[in-house]
Amino acid sequence: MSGTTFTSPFAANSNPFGTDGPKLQTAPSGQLLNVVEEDENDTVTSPTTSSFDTNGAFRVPFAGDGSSDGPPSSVRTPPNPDSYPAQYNFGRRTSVSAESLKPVADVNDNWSPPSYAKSAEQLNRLQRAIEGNFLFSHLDDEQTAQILGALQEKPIPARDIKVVTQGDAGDYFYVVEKGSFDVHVNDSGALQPGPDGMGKKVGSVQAGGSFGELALMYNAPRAATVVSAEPTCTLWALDRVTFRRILMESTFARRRLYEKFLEEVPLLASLTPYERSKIADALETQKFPAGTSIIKQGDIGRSFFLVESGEADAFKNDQSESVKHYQKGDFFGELALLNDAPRAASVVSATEIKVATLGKNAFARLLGPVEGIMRRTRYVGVVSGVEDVDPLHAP
Ligand SMILES: Nc1ncnc2c1ncn2[C@@H]1O[C@@H]2COP(=O)(O)O[C@H]2[C@H]1O
Repeated sequence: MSGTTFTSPFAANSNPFGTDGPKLQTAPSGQLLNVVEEDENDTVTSPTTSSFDTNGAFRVPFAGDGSSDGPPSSVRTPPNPDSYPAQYNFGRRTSVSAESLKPVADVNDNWSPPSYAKSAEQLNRLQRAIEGNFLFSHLDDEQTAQILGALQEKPIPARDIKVVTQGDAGDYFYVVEKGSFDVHVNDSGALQPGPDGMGKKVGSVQAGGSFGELALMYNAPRAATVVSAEPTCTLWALDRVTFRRILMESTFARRRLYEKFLEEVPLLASLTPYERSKIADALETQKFPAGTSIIKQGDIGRSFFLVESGEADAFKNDQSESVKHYQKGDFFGELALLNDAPRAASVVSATEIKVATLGKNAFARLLGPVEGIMRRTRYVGVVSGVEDVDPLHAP
């Protein structure tokens, strides 16, 4: 082990999927254990196989091109042990020994990712599909090329096709190029027979989004059932080995970096752990010395800010009196994004400050559920929130 103490992004012994997810077993301790995957070549249900479950209505004629994906387990080494959460070894597909994990970089490791030929048109679509996805944004050029090669196009030709089934083993990670998908969770931890067997709808994934990472990251059963919500959808599928070897470390690193902080941000308290994970994927840290203008009144708004540490003040119209003070856990920069208006005030760091920023698109996509809370924030001299509009006299 590397000697660093790993802090799980989720509380020790907690279920990473929140209370709605499957009932995962608890690790005997928070310590990292060597995880030996039992069988990398076992048969998995996926939309790429002919047995793929289509809600019972019909069988989708997918080619079986996913079955030989991935190298044999003999050439695999586990990823960086620091990337494992405390409950990593909960999955039913794993067996555990008490040895420490080997470091990821094994010089004798001759693994290389699969590469599927693509036309220029496919490559173009694929690049557009992943460009807004934060899970891909921290890869270097070689990793990006490997991922582009390893992704396989999966047309989903009807509504209500179950791409991922809650309780199943994880085989692929999916990026949505076209269409949308609904996410359902059954409290029993697995899909059940009958009309309500998928459980309640907990969210949806749109073009540019992705799903199916949790089971691969945690070696756990699928946490949700994901079904197509439109008649013509297009997915790109990444096999679990390539996901784990190339994408997983940076995903874990970012979730680990921000999740504890995000749990303590009052604005985000009503979100589920999964919604906070998606925000963690998208955040970037910026540091400023005391006295820096982080936002200038009148500018176009491009980012939203959460204060990680330090303090700042908002000033209006070049006046020296602060109209609002910010400290750890507070947010600013939302008004211009919510109202598509120029920055309504300047924000200047009062001390050295560390802020986590979210770009405009991610803000719109990820903070929708707390828009009402943001709009209820009152500001001196700003007509901004819903409460400022008199419904009786609204235009
Ligand atoms: N609220 C949610 N809880 C669990 N999984 C979710 C949720 N919303 C979306 N998902 C996605 O649904 C996927 C189901 O398969 P996984 O568990 O591999 O990964 C899961 C997530 O990518």
